[in-house]
Amino acid sequence: ATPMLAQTDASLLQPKVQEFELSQNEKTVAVPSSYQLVLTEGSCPHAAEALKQLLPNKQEKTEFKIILGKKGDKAVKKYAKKIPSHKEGYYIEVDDHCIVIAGADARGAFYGVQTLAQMVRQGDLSLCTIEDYPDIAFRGVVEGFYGTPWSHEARMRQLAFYGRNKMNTYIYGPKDDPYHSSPNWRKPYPEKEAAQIHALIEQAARNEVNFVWAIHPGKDIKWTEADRDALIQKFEAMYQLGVRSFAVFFDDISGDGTDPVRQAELLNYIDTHFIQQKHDVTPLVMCPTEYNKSWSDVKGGYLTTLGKMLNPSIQIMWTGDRVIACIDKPTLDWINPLIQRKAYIWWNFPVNDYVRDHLLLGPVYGNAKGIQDEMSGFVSNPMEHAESSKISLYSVADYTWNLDTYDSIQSWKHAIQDLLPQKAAYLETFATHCSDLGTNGHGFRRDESVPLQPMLKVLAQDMNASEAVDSVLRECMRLETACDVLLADNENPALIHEMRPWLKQGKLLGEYGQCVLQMVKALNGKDAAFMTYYDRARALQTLMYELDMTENQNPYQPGVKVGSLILLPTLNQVYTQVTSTYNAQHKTHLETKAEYNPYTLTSDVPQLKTQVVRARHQYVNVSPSNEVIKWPAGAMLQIAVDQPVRFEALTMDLGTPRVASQFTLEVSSEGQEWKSVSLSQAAEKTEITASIPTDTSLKFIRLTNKSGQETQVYFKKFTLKVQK
Ligand SMILES: CCCCCN1[C@H](CO)[C@@H](O)[C@@H](O)[C@@H]1CC(=O)NC
Repeated sequence: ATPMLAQTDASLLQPKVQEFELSQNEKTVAVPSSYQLVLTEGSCPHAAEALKQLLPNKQEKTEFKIILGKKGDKAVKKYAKKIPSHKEGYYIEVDDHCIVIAGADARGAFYGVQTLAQMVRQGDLSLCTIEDYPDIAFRGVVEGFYGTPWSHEARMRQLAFYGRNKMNTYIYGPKDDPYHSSPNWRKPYPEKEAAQIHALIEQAARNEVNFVWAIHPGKDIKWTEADRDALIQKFEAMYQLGVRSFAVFFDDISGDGTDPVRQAELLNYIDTHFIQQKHDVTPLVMCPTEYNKSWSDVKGGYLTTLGKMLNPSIQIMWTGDRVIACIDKPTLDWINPLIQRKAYIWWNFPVNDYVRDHLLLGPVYGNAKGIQDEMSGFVSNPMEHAESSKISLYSVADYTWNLDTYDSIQSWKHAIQDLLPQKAAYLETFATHCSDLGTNGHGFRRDESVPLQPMLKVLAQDMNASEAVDSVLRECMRLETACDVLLADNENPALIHEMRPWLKQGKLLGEYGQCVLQMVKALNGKDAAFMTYYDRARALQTLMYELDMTENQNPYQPGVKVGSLILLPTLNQVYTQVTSTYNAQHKTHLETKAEYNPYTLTSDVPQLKTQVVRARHQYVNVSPSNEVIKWPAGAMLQIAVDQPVRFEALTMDLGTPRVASQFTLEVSSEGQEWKSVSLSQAAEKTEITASIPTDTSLKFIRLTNKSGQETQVYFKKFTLKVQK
């Protein structure tokens, strides 16, 4: 095992080749208060600027020297052989009167300064040498989510964060920016937006980040010279703004835009007549329509057509075996031969635009080691919550720099330490219980409350196990405390602003857990004590439900979920058990149901079977999906309700005109006799409505594809209105 740096937690640095020649007595040197800077003028401007920000006191006549440069500079000639040959690599040498930072190129020198900055943040510098370089060529973030695009300020902070963490790629592609996608991809940005993009490009350069501007023309592109030239003109306009990296996305579209031959011809034209014409532009990146294995039809030839036709330098993005999936060797062994190049991974995590009631703050895990040579890039699609995404992004930076030494828990702790240094312990407690996605159409889940899982399991089996009761009680106190401290924190206001609804929910959950466990401890004690905890537990259930019904009410997955994988379900189970036990002992009829959702969805449409149905006041909603739904012939979607209700109306939107006739809507009061209800859909409209007779109360309603064949529709809205 490589000797670790005495002062510096080497795993924090993720260096590749750790040749720390620690001197026998593990000597260290104090961070120089002033130093003489030796560099070749103008050679590595961003590295020099970063060094100046890190150690401002440059003076001529001082004994300590810092030598900064890149391969070929006279300043680092003496160290040329030690500099890694990999692009963006660097060599660092620290001895007691000199620090050398020598990059394979200017960006490598900049990264060397970032590593020095991490060492400085750790305190005294250990005498050492480091040779280091990135595993993957393009590393970073694709702002590609549905939802509110990041603000200008958030992006400026992101780019500085990428610089510090050696991420060299930021792909600008917010789905809901009308100038990135339809209808205005052909139009130049208005003055204000153009100025902001220019500012971002300058910030990216300072942080050695490629600002990749992506265009998403596929929804309405025509395969004409006019549209081809319109796209080139838009790229030219962006080039004038300073963009030197470009991407074309063809994801999440249907219709003519999906033709691979046309896509390839257009991309090769752009490559030949634009990208190759400029000598300072990185290789073109494209996102295919078939961007994951589960959506691919290999025999249909889409991927192989791109693989065969696309100029070799064009990068092809890939999300893995599914839309949301971790990346492993089988994934890459499948796709790379088809596209005849190394996939450029678009990793759909921590994006949460399909589970917007969940904040994804847990560790980044599940991607394989040893596959660095099978990928040309790896960019993360984050949450619309920019600051909260930094926990995952910090770890994506660790992983993509050095796959084989990556440790997901270690990295997650460092990420939290980096994001909120003063309150890291509290943020860690909160994030521990705020990581799973809940059930979702993609079936992607994350672990949650891991350190507490053993005790939660014991408690679920025996609510009187005193050790489990006490340790879960302590954790609930820690959760409540952490949420209070974070809610009042002003170290990173933007982060707290994003997390506020979830912090409030986490506080309620912590308090609820304490009440439930106090009910267990009070079971054989004074009834008054038990009843007080019972009353408060019930009150907290209501407060949690109301917070879930009132905050973060987006049209997709409204609400605020915390601890939804096992902490809350276990506490609810204990609540039910302890209340039932109390009822049996005291012949009382206290309410034993903890979380009450009277509605149940069942469906034999594969992509709908895990959709969530929830009541919000007078409406019952099935969460929509962004995907194209393949609805088999005869398949149905059914909503059932515990107690009979009078439904007044159904409003649906399957994103498709003239489709109502393919479906029947039926209602039943007990599930045997079914009455059909007529569906109406105006011409050329996608919305479908039905008015439901309220003469009888109902317990079932179902929608069936009766067309006799599979139909492809969207699933944008399914809302039942209940009579007051
Ligand atoms: C319509 C299919 C779902 C969208 C798939 N993913 C993300 C997850 O929701 C979403 O952010 C969207 O931008 C992205 C599309 C995508 O994965 N492209 C390679």
